[in-house]
Amino acid sequence: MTENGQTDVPCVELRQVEQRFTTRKGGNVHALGPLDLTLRRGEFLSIVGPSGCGKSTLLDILSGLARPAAGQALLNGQPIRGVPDGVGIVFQEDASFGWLTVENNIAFGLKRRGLARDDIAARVEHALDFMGLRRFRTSYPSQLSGGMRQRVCIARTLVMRPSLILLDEPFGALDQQTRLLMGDELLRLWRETNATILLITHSLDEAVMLSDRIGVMSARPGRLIKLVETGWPRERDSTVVSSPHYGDLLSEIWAPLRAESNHHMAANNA
Ligand SMILES: Nc1ncnc2c1ncn2[C@@H]1O[C@H](COP(=O)(O)OP(=O)(O)OP(=O)(O)O)[C@@H](O)[C@H]1O
Repeated sequence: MTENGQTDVPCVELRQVEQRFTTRKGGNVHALGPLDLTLRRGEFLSIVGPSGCGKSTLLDILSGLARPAAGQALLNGQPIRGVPDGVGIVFQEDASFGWLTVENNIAFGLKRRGLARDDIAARVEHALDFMGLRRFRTSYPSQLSGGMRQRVCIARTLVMRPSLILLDEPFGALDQQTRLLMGDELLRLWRETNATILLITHSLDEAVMLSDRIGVMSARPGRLIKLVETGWPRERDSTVVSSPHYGDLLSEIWAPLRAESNHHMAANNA
């Protein structure tokens, strides 16, 4: 294991992965790839890219919700088929269950998995503490702020003890201040669980602040055009935004992204 907790063991390997869709009118959309990417076990990797470049499509493949049209997607050396065990997903939209209390939201997946009652109770208690939700355990999502609801969704994923966490714009609907604080929470969670994290985000700040590495995607069909190593230590938080290195990293990912976004806009206007 390296100083910052990463290993060289691949967790996810994408080899020449491509995705295509057929539209209702019978057209063909080349949404993704060919894309190669290796996610190391224990690392925090973010993906940024122009709108519509295939980020969510990529996540669907990783989470087993879709099979690639070409290439190979491997998790721990095995092809991804169906939603794999040990993978947790957090989406942008509020996915809390409105008819369940906070504690029952958190326990939902554990009950479905048929865990023993004591085990469920212990995991829920830990998650309530860990995510600062104890006071709200009997509240319903409608009684909580957007940030708190997203905490519930993260807690619900966390209790399943995933070794790979996929996050699709999890803080997209939150204000900037809450995003920064949730970023700190996410870093703490990552450190304490030793999970591997893949974060899809539109926010360059979020990507730079949180990640070990940042992948920049091209306009559709999304390919990986740049991988940037941030060099942050494992013990870090949102205060890295005031590091002199921070601006350099932002520029490093913005330059290729700007070119790709311009390319995307020009193609749309043609
Ligand atoms: N089921 C589908 N049928 C046809 N086209 C699709 C389908 N799903 C996605 N697409 C198209 O594939 C491309 C990639 O979509 P995707 O949602 O993965 O992009 P994205 O990078 O996540 O977008 P955004 O940044 O706007 O969230 C888009 O052009 C989209 O319209």
